[in-house]
Amino acid sequence: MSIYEIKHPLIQHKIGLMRAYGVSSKDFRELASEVANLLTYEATRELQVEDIKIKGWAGEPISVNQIKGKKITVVPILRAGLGMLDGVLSLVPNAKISVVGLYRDEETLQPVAYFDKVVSDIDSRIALIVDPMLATGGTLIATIDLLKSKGCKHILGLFLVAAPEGIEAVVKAHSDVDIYVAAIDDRLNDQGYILPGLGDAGDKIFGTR
Ligand SMILES: O=P(O)(O)OC[C@H]1O[C@H](OP(=O)(O)OP(=O)(O)O)[C@H](O)[C@@H]1O
Ligand SMILES: O=c1cc[nH]c(=O)[nH]1
Ligand SMILES: [Mg+2]
Repeated sequence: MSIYEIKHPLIQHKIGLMRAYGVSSKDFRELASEVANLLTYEATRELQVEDIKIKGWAGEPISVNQIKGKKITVVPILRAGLGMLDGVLSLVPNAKISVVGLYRDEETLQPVAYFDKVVSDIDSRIALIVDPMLATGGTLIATIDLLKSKGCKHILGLFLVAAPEGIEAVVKAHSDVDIYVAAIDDRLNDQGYILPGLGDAGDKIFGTR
């Protein structure tokens, strides 16, 4: 497993804007999508390409690169993961989407599963899990368990903010999954929120509470 904290100036700037007290849902949503887009650019760096021959603009045969190998399924974790979906799909528009619904019980902090609809050929695709927050890691571990139980062998995760405690838990449970994150923050508070963090990402994206 590798953890990539993407310290690009644009990403750091945008995450900084998202942390502000009173940030509007509109701004939070737009920024979540933009950072997701930049994380996707980084996470797809290792995709393989192959040479193919096409007829070029002058009518002569030329070689160009095309992505080869496994195709992608994007896996947004409901709800908050939906806020990253557009940003990912704008770079991989042909990806299929596998939706997983989990919420974190506010008392126990344990993930509660309530929905899943995963593409039928997930065993031959790269799964790109998207969720703004990786806090205790319980939600991500449950999602990876689910995807693996359906035959998925190649899994990456994209997150806006992660806590060290959550990363450690995921590394222990699933050492074969790569994580791309915009910011690894300091710690969790007593309610399981990441500090300094973003607050409740789902509530900010959907305007609830
Ligand atoms: O690492 P964990 O401790 O499991 O916490 C992270 C999860 O908590 C949040 O979802 P939430 O339960 O708030 O659901 P929501 O997206 O519907 O708001 C977040 O979007 C992650 O899915
Ligand atoms: O800080 C956190 C932790 C879990 N879920 C969130 O939305 N934010
Ligand atoms: Mg939430």
